[in-house]
Amino acid sequence: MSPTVEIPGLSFGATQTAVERAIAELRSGRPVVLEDQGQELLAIGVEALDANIAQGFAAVGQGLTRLVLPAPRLTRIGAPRSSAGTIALPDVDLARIETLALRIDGRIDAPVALATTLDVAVLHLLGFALVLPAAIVAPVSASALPHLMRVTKTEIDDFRASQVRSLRVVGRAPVPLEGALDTEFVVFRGGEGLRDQVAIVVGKPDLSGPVPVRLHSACLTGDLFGSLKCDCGDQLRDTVQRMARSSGGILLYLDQEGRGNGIANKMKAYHLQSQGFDTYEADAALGFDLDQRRFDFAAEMLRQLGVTAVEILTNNPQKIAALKAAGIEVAGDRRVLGRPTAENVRYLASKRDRAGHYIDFDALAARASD
Ligand SMILES: Nc1nc2c(ncn2[C@@H]2O[C@H](COP(=O)(O)OP(=O)(O)OP(=O)(O)O)[C@@H](O)[C@H]2O)c(=O)[nH]1
Ligand SMILES: [Zn+2]
Repeated sequence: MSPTVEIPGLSFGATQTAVERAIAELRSGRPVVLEDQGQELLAIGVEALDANIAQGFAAVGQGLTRLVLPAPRLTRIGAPRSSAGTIALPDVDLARIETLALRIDGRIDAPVALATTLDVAVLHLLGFALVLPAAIVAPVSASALPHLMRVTKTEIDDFRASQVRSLRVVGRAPVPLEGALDTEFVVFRGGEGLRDQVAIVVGKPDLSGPVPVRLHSACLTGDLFGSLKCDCGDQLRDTVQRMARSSGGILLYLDQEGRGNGIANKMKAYHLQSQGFDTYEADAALGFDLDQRRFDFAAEMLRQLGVTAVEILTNNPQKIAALKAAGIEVAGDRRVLGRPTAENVRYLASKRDRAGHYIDFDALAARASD
């Protein structure tokens, strides 16, 4: 191999590129190798496993292949845990993996050990890749499988920490909206998973005082198709129109479909909801915590737009706390009422009861009869 030459302008951070490529590999259903202090771990998302790959893991793992599951999934299948755990899987038995990782009536049938820090890093990578957080891992010897994408635990940790810093504006233009003619879309690249995040600046808000702001997580079903299962579409359009009618404001449209789980996992959760689970029980059965989202990069978007203080429009106390923690002054908070439907009332009640959202059903009922 020729020696590595650092060329100014072309020597990109190895951290960023390795992690981004590892994410792409996992999304494509291929395994990656994680490294930490001389240890190497071959890893793949459970959903990508087929008989061929299982055979490969059995050969390489030599009896040491394991399944890594997050705490909510372990709890669901009968082994209550507060952190991720791992189960020995020497035979890489596909039917057993399906039962433990995917089946809703799965039950634990073997001891659960504490996941290693490298195991946890695998779950973080799967989270970035928006695939189900369940992994098959096997120790590999140094320099085995040289054709696979390799990434270190430090690179993954740095990637998680650097997401806020990498944010920049990549495009902006006026987009007149129904009920809000003077509106500009400002697209940022970066933040969560390096996806595109959009700030919708309605009117000309006065940036010298608290600016009306909403952080709105994407909801394809509700925002675009008017799904009756949630209140997102109403909240979105009502907020923009309220801002347009008053002194303007900024809505951040965040690429965080399914509370950060991705649309595929949200549909898996909806499938479980159709069988009687509530919104949080369904996510937990799949292995997700209450909420995957982070909002620190949203604070950075606001800063780059010149906002230092906000009046936030939300029912979600975590959004308020996250903005404050990220150094934005929250001068006030106002509620955003959607419309109650027979299909979303349980969802709204769960958000109030399980996640402490400020949802006033009397106000909603009054609104419904407007
Ligand atoms: N995982 C999961 N996500 C859902 C479900 N229903 C809606 N979502 C997602 O939940 C998120 C709702 O985001 P927001 O509208 O910002 O709502 P919020 O966190 O309730 O906060 P406020 O609306 O500001 O009070 C969106 O990303 C939706 O896609 C569900 O049943 N499961
Ligand atoms: Zn929704």
